[in-house]
Formats: sequence, structure tokens, C-alpha cells
Amino acid sequence: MAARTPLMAGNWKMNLDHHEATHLVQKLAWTLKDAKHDFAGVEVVVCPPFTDLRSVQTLVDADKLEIGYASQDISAHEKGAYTGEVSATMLSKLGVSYAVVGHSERREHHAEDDALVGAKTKAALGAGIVPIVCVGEGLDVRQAGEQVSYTLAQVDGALAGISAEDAAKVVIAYEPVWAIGTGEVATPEDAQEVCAAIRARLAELYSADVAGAVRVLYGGSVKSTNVASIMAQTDVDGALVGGASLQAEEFAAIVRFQSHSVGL
Ligand SMILES: O=C[C@H](O)COP(=O)(O)O
Repeated sequence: MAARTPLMAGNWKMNLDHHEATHLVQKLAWTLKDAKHDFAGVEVVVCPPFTDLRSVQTLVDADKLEIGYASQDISAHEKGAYTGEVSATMLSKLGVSYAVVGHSERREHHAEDDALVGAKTKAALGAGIVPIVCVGEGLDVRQAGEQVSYTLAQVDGALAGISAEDAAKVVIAYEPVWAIGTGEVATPEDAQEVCAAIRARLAELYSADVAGAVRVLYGGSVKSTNVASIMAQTDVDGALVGGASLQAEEFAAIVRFQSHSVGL
């Protein structure tokens, strides 16, 4: 079975206008190049707001940057009278290769449930976009010791009705809500426990091949100072980074760590 290429994705959330986006992507590319980053060893993706995507596409195409870009959300609808929505086809035309789906901030502030997350996952896959499906428990669930069953129920919801062929393409990001933006990173053991359980669930739902192909990321207060211990875990294949991805040097340091660990 082919090794899983680590994925480092920077979720900018609702930060940076299109001028700032261009500046950050340029700076990130320069910083990684100066550090002789080998893009074959680690995939680097940024997730700007919708309004920045065209500018990022123009820059990436013009300078032939090996940096991918993702949307932070995607519509479950194909087209038509859905004011404010952005379709998978529209995003695909912009060269978007990944879409964050079911982030806890959308689940919380926009009442997204597992059924909607599943529909968005399907919409992304239907347009050739890889969904980065976010799952993870809140503090109350963690304190009750129910993080594994809670998170696996979200995985089941997101993948309901999805074929094995499509499931193998999906990225799952385990983001315990209590670790997001709080500076309170999960311990490596906490991350491994749930990421391993997610992979085991994929094997149950599909096959060992699908479980072995899917990249499982960790997200929640990842920084250059803690990424090494998280990435050392067997079932963690990358990170979904929020705040720390807004600084080119810091995000590059997170990415560079991984380059070094694979001997580049
Ligand atoms: O999507 C990213 C996560 O919400 C993590 O955010 P954070 O790194 O600022 O904690």
C-alpha cells in the first residue's frame, strides 16, 4: 500500500482580504523555497475565504506554485435559488482541490448537522474536490469520556451513502472543539486515540485498503513547537492549522518540520 503523503492545511477562517491573501501566499512560497522545502514530501494547502480564491488561483497559476488551495465550505446544492451559497462546480472552475466540510464553527454557528455535512461531502466528491471532513467532540463530551463514540458517529454521518472508491479520497480532520483556538492542544496520545479509532472505523465501513488510503489530520492549537509530537503518532497524517497559518514563517516552520522528519 502506498504511503500517505502528509498534508498540512492552513485554515485562515474569516481573516485576510484578497490583497493580504496574495501577500501571505507569496511570502509562504518564498519562505518554503528558501528552506529548500521539497513539495513532493508534504502537501501544502491554504484555505482562504471565498473572496480570496480567484486572487490565490491567479498567483498560484502565474508563479506555478506547488501550493494547493481549498474553500472553507461548499454548498450541498448544485445550482439555482440558494442565495449566498457557492457550488462545487464554481469552486472546481477556480481550481479548488479541497473543501473544508463540517468545521465545528459551521456546526455551531450555522447549525450544520451530520446530514448536511454528508450532503456537502457528496457534492464536493461529485465535482472532483476532496472534502476535508471535520469531526471532533466538545469539552463536555471529552469530560464524559465519550470522545471516540461521538466522533465516530460524525464520521458515519459524513460518509453515509459514499462508495468505497470515493471514501478512499476523503481527508478526515479530527479537531477536538476544546482545543481550537484555545492554545490547549490535545496530547499526542489523545490525538492518536481518536485518529486510530477513525481509521479502524473506515476499515469496518469499507476495507483495510480504504482505511490505509485516507489521511487523518489533527487540528486544534497546532504550532511549530508542538507539531513534532503530534505528527509522530502513527495515525496522524497531517494538520489542519488555524491561527498559526496566518503567519507565513510560523506555517512554513510547521510544514518544514515534516519535511525534515521525512529526511528532506
Ligand atoms: O481549522 C482549524 C482549526 O479550527 C484549528 O484552529 P487553531 O489552530 O487556531 O486552534
